[in-house]
Amino acid sequence: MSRPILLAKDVNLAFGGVIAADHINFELNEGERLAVIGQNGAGKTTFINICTGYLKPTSGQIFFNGTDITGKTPRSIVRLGLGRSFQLPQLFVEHTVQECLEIAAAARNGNLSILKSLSASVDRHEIIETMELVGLRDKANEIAGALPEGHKKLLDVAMALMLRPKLIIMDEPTSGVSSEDKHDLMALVMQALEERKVTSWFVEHDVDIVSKYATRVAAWISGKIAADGSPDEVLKNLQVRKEVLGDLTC
Ligand SMILES: Nc1ncnc2c1ncn2[C@@H]1O[C@H](COP(=O)(O)OP(=O)(O)OP(=O)(O)O)[C@@H](O)[C@H]1O
Repeated sequence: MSRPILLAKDVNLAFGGVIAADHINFELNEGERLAVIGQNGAGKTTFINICTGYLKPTSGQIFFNGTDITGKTPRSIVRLGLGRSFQLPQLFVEHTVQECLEIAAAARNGNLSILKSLSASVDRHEIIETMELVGLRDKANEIAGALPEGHKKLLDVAMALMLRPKLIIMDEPTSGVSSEDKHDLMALVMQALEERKVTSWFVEHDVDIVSKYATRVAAWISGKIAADGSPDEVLKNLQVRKEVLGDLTC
């Protein structure tokens, strides 16, 4: 039986006169793969920032796994098991793929110290297994900053996985990746998340990706959730077709 892993209760946030989160009530259940769609500026990233502690809502509450996380720091929210990957991957660009994962593992274990050798303080099996999971095993010794965009995205997700999250929120995991490579990237990411039993939520503009990989879709319009349901239902919704997907025939 699924239960809410994330719950938002009447969440609001304005930047001056811009209402970026407008009375958002939202529930995400364990095991769901949610795609969030919406035009630029609709408030998708703002809501992610609120849920992950990067922004504090003006009012309202966020619960993760039953714990009120409203206003908690990003670091403490990650420690509770809510991971995140970014539109622009946040990597240790001068380090190798393997070292990036070692740093993430050491940070999780509280072992990040200049006095300790990184590779000595982390579980080597876990690092190798995670690189294999996202298809980066043969890139272990490559410098993160020099990887192609798709591999950077995979590494960002792999680093989030090292923190052993229960939920991972991915802000545009396929942005900057060619349309030919997007499907391979999402297939790898989704398979990895499934294997680790991680609930997921991703922001995506490509309708084919949304239809193929999401079990549920939420459409954001002007800081509000305008439609929420199965991919088929939401992608056929007239307001979504007109205002989110730019379908001029509606
Ligand atoms: N730090 C900020 N200061 C002022 N205004 C902001 C800030 N962050 C976001 N906004 C505004 O809030 C609104 C929602 O922005 P947000 O980035 O959440 O949209 P989005 O749906 O994620 O867009 P995109 O698809 O372009 O990333 C926009 O009008 C944006 O300009």
